[in-house]
Amino acid sequence: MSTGPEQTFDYLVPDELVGEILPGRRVYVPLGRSNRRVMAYCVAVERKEHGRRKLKFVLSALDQQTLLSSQMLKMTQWMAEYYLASWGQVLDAVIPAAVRGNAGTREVTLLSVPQEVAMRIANIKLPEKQHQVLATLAASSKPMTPGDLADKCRCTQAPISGLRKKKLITSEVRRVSHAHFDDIDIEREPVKTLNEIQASALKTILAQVNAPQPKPILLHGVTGSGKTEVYIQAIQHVIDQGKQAIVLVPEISLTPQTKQRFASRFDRIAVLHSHMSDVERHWQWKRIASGIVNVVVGARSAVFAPTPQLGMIILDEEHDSSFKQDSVPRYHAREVAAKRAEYERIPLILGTATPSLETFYRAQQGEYELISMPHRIGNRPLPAVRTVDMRYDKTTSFRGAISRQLYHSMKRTLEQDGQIILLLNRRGHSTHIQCPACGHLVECPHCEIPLTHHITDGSTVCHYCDYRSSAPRVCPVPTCRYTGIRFSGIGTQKLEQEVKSKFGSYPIIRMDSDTMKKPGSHEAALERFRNREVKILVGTQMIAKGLDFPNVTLVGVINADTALHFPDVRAGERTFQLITQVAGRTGRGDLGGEVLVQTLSPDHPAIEAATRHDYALFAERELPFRRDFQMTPFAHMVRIIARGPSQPAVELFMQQISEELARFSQEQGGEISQQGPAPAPIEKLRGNYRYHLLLHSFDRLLMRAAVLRCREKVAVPDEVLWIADVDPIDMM
Ligand SMILES: Nc1ncnc2c1ncn2[C@@H]1O[C@H](COP(=O)(O)OP(=O)(O)OP(=O)(O)O)[C@@H](O)[C@H]1O
Ligand SMILES: [Zn+2]
Repeated sequence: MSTGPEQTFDYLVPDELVGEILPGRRVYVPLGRSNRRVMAYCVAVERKEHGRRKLKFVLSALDQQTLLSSQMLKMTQWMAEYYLASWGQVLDAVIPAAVRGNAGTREVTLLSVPQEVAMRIANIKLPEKQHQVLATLAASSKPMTPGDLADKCRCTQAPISGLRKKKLITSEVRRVSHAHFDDIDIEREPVKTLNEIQASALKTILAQVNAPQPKPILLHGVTGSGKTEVYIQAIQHVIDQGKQAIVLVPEISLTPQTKQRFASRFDRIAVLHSHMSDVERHWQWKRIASGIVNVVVGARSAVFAPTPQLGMIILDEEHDSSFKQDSVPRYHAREVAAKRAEYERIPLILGTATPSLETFYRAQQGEYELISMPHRIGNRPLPAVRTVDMRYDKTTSFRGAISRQLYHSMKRTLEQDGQIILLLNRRGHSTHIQCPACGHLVECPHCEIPLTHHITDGSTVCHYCDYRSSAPRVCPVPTCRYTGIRFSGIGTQKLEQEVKSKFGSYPIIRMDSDTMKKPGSHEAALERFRNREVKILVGTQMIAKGLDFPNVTLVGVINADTALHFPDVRAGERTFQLITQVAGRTGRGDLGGEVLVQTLSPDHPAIEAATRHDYALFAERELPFRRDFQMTPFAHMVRIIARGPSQPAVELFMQQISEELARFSQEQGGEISQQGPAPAPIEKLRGNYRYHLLLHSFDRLLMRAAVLRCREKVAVPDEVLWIADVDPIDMM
């Protein structure tokens, strides 16, 4: 059940519903003493002794089609177990609401004449109009609705009802779709001839396609090494075998460029994105389930696409954090894809230039097959990366976000008609508003997070809850009211202004979630950059991935340290990934490319490794640290977060959770270590105080049992909510 009790229940199937109630379909059942009618998923149908237990009957069937194959059912059961969610919640997440609600369909009554009646029509005595109606329907090649039949016979509903009463016409109720969407129509592109490295990668993949129990594959290829072409040719083999492929990409990469690359090579593809209407989503789901679609391209949830004969799953940019869902069930599409691939006995391909340490470690252990593509297409060199030590820049008169070195490189690039990408992972104008007289920092009243100044509408905005107010002109502290309140810290808006003031004659475009709100704006902006109308692209991490523009000869990272000092195990890993990925956007054509990375920590191992494009160096330094501190990928982690409007209540509750966990761990003689409880880095969000606790253990099942024990034993006060996040990514 999607709500209510978590366990599975047994019900009897009434004779008339045998054959209609099947695993993977929904039913209505009576629940509890009051026999409340609730919706439930049928997960198994079996014959077994029920002894003296009195079982209730299923009330009715809800679906005429099966929503989940047996492997998918198995996978959802695994998800529920692994992510500590109820099976019903998982099923609700796996089957889109649009499908459950039959969006875009309606129920119609379809009339037909039973064979036995049709054979003796001439001998049945009937009023003339009824006779005509019966003959018309019997002659029709397919069932008709009452409306269509009345139209055709130019009569009212009366004779039809008469015939139905006499049981000469049978009726059935069916759902039909009234939606239709056009297939994507894109110009074809020819197949590329693979280079030697690509060909060898393809060979390794195909060996897994044909293996009885294929291993997942890590395709570790530097930026611009031609991974996409390898995916495409691997998919072609799968289609040739009459099977389907799923390609998962980060939400932000679901750009027309990605769509285009697959649509120009394959017929019958379905692109699943978040702007789809319910009607379209349902329609696409049915197309996929019917087997007509060869390739499904989509973000995280496309891992649940109901392909009838899945042959391969590809996860591009496997390190991307958008593959983790941050609401129940808190699954990671990479782990779910691995399970689905295991159950369906198909290969999973994880592609990236910067593998997550989880995936890399599994490849090192031989659990995953490793394919390396260490060179770019056409043997183009990776771009030279230089760091700019911003600590020394203070002594010069140069103020603002762009250092002298970066300024000169930009100038030279523009003079040579190259294009530039500038990355700054903070939107807005000023990221801090502080009073220099009394020190007061202007924060969100609900989140205790510094408000960011946005100049377009003169507002200050909380980037967590979207609280807005107008920017203060004086210090808001009543006893202070100092007029020189200071706006500092640089966001993309301020950077855009600075670029305009320095390079005013060159067209620039800014891409962040403020400027990219309207559907289609992403496409439009990238198109203007692609056709070189725009010379400078400024943006947040949304511009760091996947873009393939040969004329980009300079990439500038304005502040490499934005993510470096977060209290997060993956701070270094994220920084390494971001710099490597954005650096990879240049030097993709014959013109070469260079990268300037501005930082206050040029010696930080993650930044140093990124400037050398040296993943191995990064992993070699990071892994021992993770091992010593019992962190992922060596140990399992669960993050517990509690929140509520009363800070003492939340704090006390977390203390109790922590004690229960410690007691349990001791009782079981197992080892679960705890970090915290402590206030979460975001201490207050939308009016709620937040505390968190990080659990580590080598024993996943023990940790799972510990969390279940807390759910059972620790009383949760009113207004406190708590969750357990398995394999957490977000540590804020
Ligand atoms: N065999 C080939 N012959 C010629 N060009 C190719 C070949 N394979 C790929 N390319 C081209 O090389 C460029 C880089 O390839 P692609 O974008 O697939 O790399 P990638 O590894 O996915 O890069 P990133 O990780 O940076 O997104 C593309 O423009 C692509 O069309
Ligand atoms: Zn807020």
